[in-house]
Amino acid sequence: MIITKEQVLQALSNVEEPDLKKDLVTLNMIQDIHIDGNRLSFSVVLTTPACPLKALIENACRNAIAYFIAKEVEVNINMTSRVTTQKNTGVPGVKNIIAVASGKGGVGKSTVAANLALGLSKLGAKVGLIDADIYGPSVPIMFDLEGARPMATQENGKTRIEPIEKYGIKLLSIGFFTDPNQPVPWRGPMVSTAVKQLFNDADWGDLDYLVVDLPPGTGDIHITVTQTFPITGAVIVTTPQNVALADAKKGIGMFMMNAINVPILGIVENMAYFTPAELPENKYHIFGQDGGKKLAEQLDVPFLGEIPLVRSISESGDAGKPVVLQDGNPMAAAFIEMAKLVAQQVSIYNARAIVDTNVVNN
Ligand SMILES: Nc1ncnc2c1ncn2[C@@H]1O[C@H](COP(=O)(O)OP(=O)(O)OP(=O)(O)O)[C@@H](O)[C@H]1O
Repeated sequence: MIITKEQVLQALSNVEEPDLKKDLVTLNMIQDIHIDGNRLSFSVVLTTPACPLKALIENACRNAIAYFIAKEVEVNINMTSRVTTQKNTGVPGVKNIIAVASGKGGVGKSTVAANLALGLSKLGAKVGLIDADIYGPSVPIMFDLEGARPMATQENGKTRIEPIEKYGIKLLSIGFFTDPNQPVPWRGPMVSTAVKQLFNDADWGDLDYLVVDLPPGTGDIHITVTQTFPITGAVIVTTPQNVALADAKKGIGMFMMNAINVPILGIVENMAYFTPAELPENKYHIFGQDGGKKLAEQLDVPFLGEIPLVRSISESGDAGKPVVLQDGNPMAAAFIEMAKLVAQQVSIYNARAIVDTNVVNN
């Protein structure tokens, strides 16, 4: 049997990327085609290593080769990825900035940000995390880095801060630069300068995703960050109570304002229900049910999943090793699923932006 490269491309042009709504060949996702007799190998370059549709796309490719060429072809597919970006993030080497925000305090925003960053990294992405929560920086505790001080060097009169590396990601927290026992009253301009430095003066290297844990509410830091750096999108964390939902709505409203205009990647419903470790089938909706999901429907933004209230999440955070790092813990799986959905939304936004540019260019 003689197979040609053209036949392979023709066959694979029948496989659509379900999120990006175009075929894999048009999207330039098929590469390194090698043919040796009836043995065929090629790479599928996805837009993120955290692609939730990886298995589905691989299967569709196999079926297309069997259907359009022949069942006998021995297919070897290398599923790989190159994370997309749509705009200059203003931070050299950083492809996408993901802001994690909440309207109300204490809803688990920092927990979500840390597990999201580590989840994306576990899935194969290069990740950084900025803890810009001046009122209660959590990274030093959640990553067992209390008292850590990042290295800073002077280069041509400019300060270069070296992010701290832990569990495979790069980290900077406003908490690394303050004394936890001496609360500093932050003033507006001071805050803006300090937060900008975490982005600009740090040596982030090449990152697929830089996750930013913002303070709760809508304040100076939100304005500074969103107006200084082109944020790819925001993840909004809420709990199901009405008070939290009302504040989440305000937070979303702020990102959607014309002057700010940051896309909403979706809503995460944290502490969605309580589940005791010994009775995992039992779900107690102590704060109400489906509040986050309904808010997402109402505002027409993606719903990124629910995370239950379980002890292992708070225990692992307090112990300095977020739960997503615990293989076999069902909560690790829940955060991995959330990370995949966030990465999926980033890819969708990036693809849309490319389409928009094409329209402008034409
Ligand atoms: N799903 C959960 N199950 C159990 N405990 C949780 C869960 N989510 C967060 N927590 C715990 O709740 C507390 C508050 O969480 P976290 O610090 O992430 O909230 P936050 O919204 O970032 O707060 P802040 O407003 O101070 O920034 C922490 O002790 C955390 O471990």
